[in-house]
Amino acid sequence: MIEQYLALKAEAADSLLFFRMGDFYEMFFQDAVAATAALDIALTKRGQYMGEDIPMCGVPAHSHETYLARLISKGFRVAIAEQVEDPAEARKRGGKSVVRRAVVRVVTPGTLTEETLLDARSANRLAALGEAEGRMGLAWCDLSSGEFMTAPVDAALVGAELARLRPAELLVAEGREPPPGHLVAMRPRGDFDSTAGERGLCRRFEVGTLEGFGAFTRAELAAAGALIAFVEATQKDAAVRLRPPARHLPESAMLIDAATRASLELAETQAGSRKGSLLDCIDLTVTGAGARRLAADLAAPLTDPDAIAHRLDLLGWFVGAPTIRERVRAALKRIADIERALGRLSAGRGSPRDLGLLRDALSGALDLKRLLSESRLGVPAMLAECLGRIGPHGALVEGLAAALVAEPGFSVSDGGFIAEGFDPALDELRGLAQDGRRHIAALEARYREATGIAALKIRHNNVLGYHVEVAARHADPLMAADSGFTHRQTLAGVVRFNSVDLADLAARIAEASTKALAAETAHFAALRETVLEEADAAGDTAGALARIDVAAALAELAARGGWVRPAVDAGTAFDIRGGRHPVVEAALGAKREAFVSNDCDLGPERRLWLLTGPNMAGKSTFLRQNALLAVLAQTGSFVPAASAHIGVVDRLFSRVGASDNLAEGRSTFMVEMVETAAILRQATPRSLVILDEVGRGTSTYDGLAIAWAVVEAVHDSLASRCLFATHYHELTALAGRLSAVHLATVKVREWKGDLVFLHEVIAGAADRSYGLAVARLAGLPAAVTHRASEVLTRLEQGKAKTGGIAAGLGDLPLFSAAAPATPARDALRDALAALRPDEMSPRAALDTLYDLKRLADAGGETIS
Ligand SMILES: Nc1ncnc2c1ncn2[C@@H]1O[C@H](COP(=O)(O)OP(=O)(O)OP(=O)(O)O)[C@@H](O)[C@H]1O
Repeated sequence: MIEQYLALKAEAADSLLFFRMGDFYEMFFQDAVAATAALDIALTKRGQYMGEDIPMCGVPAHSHETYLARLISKGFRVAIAEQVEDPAEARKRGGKSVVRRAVVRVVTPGTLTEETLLDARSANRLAALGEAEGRMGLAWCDLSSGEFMTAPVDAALVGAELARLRPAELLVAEGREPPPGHLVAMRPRGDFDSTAGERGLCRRFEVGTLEGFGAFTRAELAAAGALIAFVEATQKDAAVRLRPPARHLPESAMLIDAATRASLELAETQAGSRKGSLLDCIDLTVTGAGARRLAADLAAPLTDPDAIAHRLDLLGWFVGAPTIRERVRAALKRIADIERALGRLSAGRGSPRDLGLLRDALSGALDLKRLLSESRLGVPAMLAECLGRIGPHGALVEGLAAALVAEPGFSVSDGGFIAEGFDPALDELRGLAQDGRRHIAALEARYREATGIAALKIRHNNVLGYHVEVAARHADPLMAADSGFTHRQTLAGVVRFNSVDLADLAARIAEASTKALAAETAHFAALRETVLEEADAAGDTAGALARIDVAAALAELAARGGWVRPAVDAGTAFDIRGGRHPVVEAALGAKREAFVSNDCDLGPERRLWLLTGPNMAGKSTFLRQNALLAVLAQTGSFVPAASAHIGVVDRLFSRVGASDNLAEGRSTFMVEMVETAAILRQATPRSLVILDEVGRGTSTYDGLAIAWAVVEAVHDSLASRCLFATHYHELTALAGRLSAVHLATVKVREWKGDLVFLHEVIAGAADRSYGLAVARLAGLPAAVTHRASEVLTRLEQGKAKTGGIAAGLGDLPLFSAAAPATPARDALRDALAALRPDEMSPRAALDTLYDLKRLADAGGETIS
């Protein structure tokens, strides 16, 4: 057996091997050691291998999913080796034959489909990064829902795309540097071959060409091919369902890189929890599929104003129809997760309960369609389109309704899920089994009478099957050779017997039950087939329901919070009146009225705001709130503001000064500079840039100098809309030099020596920094704050004499990053440019080659 184990383990070298032995999955050797540590279970031994004890541990098969979940969440992959023949078959081959086993599936974080292993409200994506023709491509899928997408991606933006997708597992070709921050599986380079990938896709989707699905780049095909190869390698024979691949075009979504997502806490907080994120704050969806749709929408705000308007129209319709909204949400709440049920069924892990879920969910979808179609309010285009995607599932629903009992169970092998009247033959078998049980009751009565033992019982257990049981004190007469009973077992207080009649009856019952179960199993397989034939249409229905759920939920949110519809167009306006920070406002709870709303106008002549003000005044809140409003508006949501007019933001950047952000590995200042560099390279005049105290992670002079230069670069070269919060008051001098800089500050008032934060953003610069007042507020000992004010007075006296640290910056020439440097000319380049290859003889060409080589060796003689 150990040979068989080692052979299977070799097949699944990068996974823990769950080796099925009877009612347990056993692990051996290093796997056992690793699993006991991860699961906190006992490590034992079993036999020896090459003179050494074999470490072993095991988990019960019936509860193995719990253990699987823990191992997967710790980043393990688990290969499941099942017994693939009956032990009786093995015995037929000879006394010592080992039952055949095979790895039937490799469970990895990116390929889960089990309800118990997944979060209903989050997608579980497997992604692959491909490269071909010097370009990169991504492919990703979610086996639990059948989603399958690809996207071309710029090498510099791979991190941003992956931050959007948040894959549970990322496939990368061996030899390539894996992108940081993801759970990576290194896969053979051959898997990433684009031609093989194309062939694999054509085979899987049974088409001659992929043209009908989209114009994929070679790099996308390479990634998609690796993805399919991995799915097939881990799922073995299970025909998991994937939809044909669709392309995502990165320019159709607002580009938001990983650092910006983290800083804005879009899907999770910086501490890593969903609670407290924007997504958590706005998610009022009532279905798992709706929650996943909203998460995907928020991760990829749109850039096409028309597409955004469509979503807003749908949302607006629900805002204006509160009664329908309530009914729709109540109806959706009762509709189960169609995609995930389909995912389980197609992966071969579905149950009768999944068929029941689909029956109810699809019929619920049809009811909802009727409800909405009957609405007398004209429906917006997107709702009409959604309704068009629902159904028709009438026949399937009827078929399932006729076949299944009201609440089918979790397991095919328990039977009892096919409704009475659906299959007369099955009813007859069940009748026989039922009859048998009636006969047993009659037999029991007869035996009681014949033996005179009133307490005689016929019982059933898994070891003996049906048997007669009497108390020990009544057993003697039944022990007699001619009693008609055969002794089976004596326990402390009871004795058990068999009889010919009982054995006969039991055999009849068993046969009928086995046949009935076989019939039910066959029905399950047939029903599953029928459902899967309609999987794509059911998937469309699920997609439409998710979209309706998202719109109704966002409408509910807008109605509860008094949010308004933003005007989104192709211009570069950014005019928010009375904007609020959705998460900070929500966190105030009952005191939400206390949140101070603020305006923000980044029109062309004031597109860069320099925001000063004391700590704790609300600068960061103001900055982030405006970024979040742009994200929400382009997601197609209403926004917490009195009004909002936003020209589509193509790329959004948000950076927080070093000391607010703890990163590992690199110094915080280094991280800040790397991220600032990325903004300066990537932002465009359509971008929105949020910079919060950039430059504060280093010495005052360096920090001010960097902040100064960054403001100039954003203003002159990038011309992006920008909010820049800073403690360097010296920067406000830039307002006089840069035409589109607008100064703003957050109002505070000192009252009886205490600082009162008013959180109101007004035009102008802070008169001073109030650092000491905040320190006092924070409870710094009086001796320290007193001493600090002495030092401050001295510093300020020195500043008065020298003109402060920014003295002399007034006459610094303007920033010139935009002016292209005159390229240096060099003799080698000139000589090459003068060549006319078509007019040269081979001899002349060779001579010229020598001349050029001489010129190069002489150093190229740069002429500037
Ligand atoms: N507009 C507002 N209305 C009500 N409360 C607010 C508002 N803005 C901010 N606050 C409150 O003030 C606190 C401090 O805000 P914030 O972190 O934005 O200040 P800051 O000026 O960026 O401070 P620092 O410079 O120390 O980072 C927030 O936690 C929030 O509770």
